[in-house]
Amino acid sequence: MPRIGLFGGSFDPVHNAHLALARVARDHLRLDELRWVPVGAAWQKARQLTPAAHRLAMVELAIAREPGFTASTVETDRDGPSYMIDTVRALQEAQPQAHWLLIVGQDQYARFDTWRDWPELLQRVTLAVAGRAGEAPRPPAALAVHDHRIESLPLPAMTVSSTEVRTRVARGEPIDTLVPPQVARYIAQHHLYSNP
Ligand SMILES: Nc1ncnc2c1ncn2[C@@H]1O[C@H](COP(=O)(O)OP(=O)(O)OP(=O)(O)O)[C@@H](O)[C@H]1O
Ligand SMILES: O=C(O)c1ccc[n+]([C@@H]2O[C@H](COP(=O)([O-])O)[C@@H](O)[C@H]2O)c1
Repeated sequence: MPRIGLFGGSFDPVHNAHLALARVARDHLRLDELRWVPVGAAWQKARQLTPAAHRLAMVELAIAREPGFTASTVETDRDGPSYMIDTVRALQEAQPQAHWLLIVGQDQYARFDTWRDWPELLQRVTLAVAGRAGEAPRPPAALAVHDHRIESLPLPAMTVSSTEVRTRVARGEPIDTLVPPQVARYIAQHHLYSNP
């Protein structure tokens, strides 16, 4: 039974903590494939995201040489708000024999009970959560009473965020310690994030 990890995000842009998290997940969970899923429309985010084609292109550049990593357009090809439950239902229908693991950072785990149809999602996937270094992930109260499978990912604390990358670019500051070089080049070539 193939073990497939799903890693959803805005990836606006993809950064080094995303890559570190994905590598830890692939290795720790012994995944056959880790599928990156850039969000189409992030319904819980107020800001307008960069067009999907750019976010996807940056993910593809970042993962090009990484064994087992793939990028999916399942959400960017779909109209309307991106609900992970729709993605998981569709993928499981296409590959019912696989074991699916959903990778999230602690911030998303803490608000998991705001996700669309989250109890069904818990039944369909194993959650893999990157807690803070040395600390078990803390579930929101609603999840604590639901039986669910969870794996804890040993990711050392990393403070980088896409917000920080966008802010630094807008200020004309270097981002080479925050994103892979090929992503930094793409951002410069396409004049992304020059206005915050
Ligand atoms: N520094 C980090 N450490 C651990 N997990 C992270 C980190 N940054 C992002 N993640 C996780 O990666 C996934 C995708 O995150 P996302 O694309 O929203 O990046 P972000 O840096 O949080 O973006 P933004 O700053 O625009 O909100 C989420 O599950 C999030 O929890
Ligand atoms: O399915 C939902 O209702 C839902 C609500 C909030 C976030 N998510 C997913 O969580 C992932 C990370 O989201 P974000 O906003 O931190 O980039 C991304 O794949 C989103 O689609 C999903």
